[in-house]
Amino acid sequence: MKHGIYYSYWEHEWSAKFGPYVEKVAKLGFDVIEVAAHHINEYSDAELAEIRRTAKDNNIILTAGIGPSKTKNLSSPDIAVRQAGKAFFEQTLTNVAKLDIKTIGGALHSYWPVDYSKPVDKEGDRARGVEGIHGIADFAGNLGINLCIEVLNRFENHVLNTAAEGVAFVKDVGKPNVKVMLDTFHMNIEEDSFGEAIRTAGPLLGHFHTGESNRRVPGKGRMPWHEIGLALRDISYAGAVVMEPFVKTGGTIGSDIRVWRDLTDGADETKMDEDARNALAFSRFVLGG
Ligand SMILES: O=C(CO)[C@@H](O)[C@H](O)[C@H](O)CO
Ligand SMILES: [Mn+2]
Repeated sequence: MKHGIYYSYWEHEWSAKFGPYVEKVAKLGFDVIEVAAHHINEYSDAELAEIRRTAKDNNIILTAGIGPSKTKNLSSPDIAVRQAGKAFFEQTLTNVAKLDIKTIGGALHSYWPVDYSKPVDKEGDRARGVEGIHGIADFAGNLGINLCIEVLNRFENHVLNTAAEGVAFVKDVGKPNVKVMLDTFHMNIEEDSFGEAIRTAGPLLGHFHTGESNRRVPGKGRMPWHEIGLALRDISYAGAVVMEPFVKTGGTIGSDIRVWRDLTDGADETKMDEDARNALAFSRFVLGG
């Protein structure tokens, strides 16, 4: 098991450059940095090559996260949007591969966060989502990339809210590089049992996000970490465990994630770093790896 952190912990915009964070997370002792793929198509080849080299020099593995926008929604009822989504993913995956990234996770099958002011068609969106992911799976597979479909809570997405729904979706897609992704923050809202949900995903679990119920770093709240660690060991999970703390207000990240108060008690960057380092030690102890 490898341990990582999403660099957006320190940022306010998904568009923030992730290059400078590779060395920082290495110094903090992480194995993995997760980067936002939303704006990767704006990076030059030279920039991507430099980031890849820095990661290699620092023994850091990169993973990618993405919440596709409404205009790139693979499950949209509008065929032009689905086509734009496919083209966007092909370009994004091509660039993601330039960083030697093997895992991309998020609401790849849909869009995020969902606009609930419009009526919801769960069945139709799910069916188009299965088709959309099926349609990009081989493209990703040829680049050596796993597509990890994130199960989200009801307030952020309607298509997949539980591990069981995630597994059924991934089985319907039926491609070896399409996996389920779970996140303790969402599981805390939707699952009856953390352990059962992880066991339900079993060998199909491809990526795992961690965070407390208020998205503080692991170890600062009341998540049943022992139960989660036991279940991950039970299924012999060997993928990445990436903490995804969102604790600062402001910017598009603060508003998409609905962070309306400072969850750091005014921490400066040094204190934020120390919290991440302590959360890593806690995660290695309680989850393994
Ligand atoms: O858990 C979440 C959102 O609540 C994230 O994983 C998100 O979908 C993606 O990472 C955005 O970049
Ligand atoms: Mn997540």
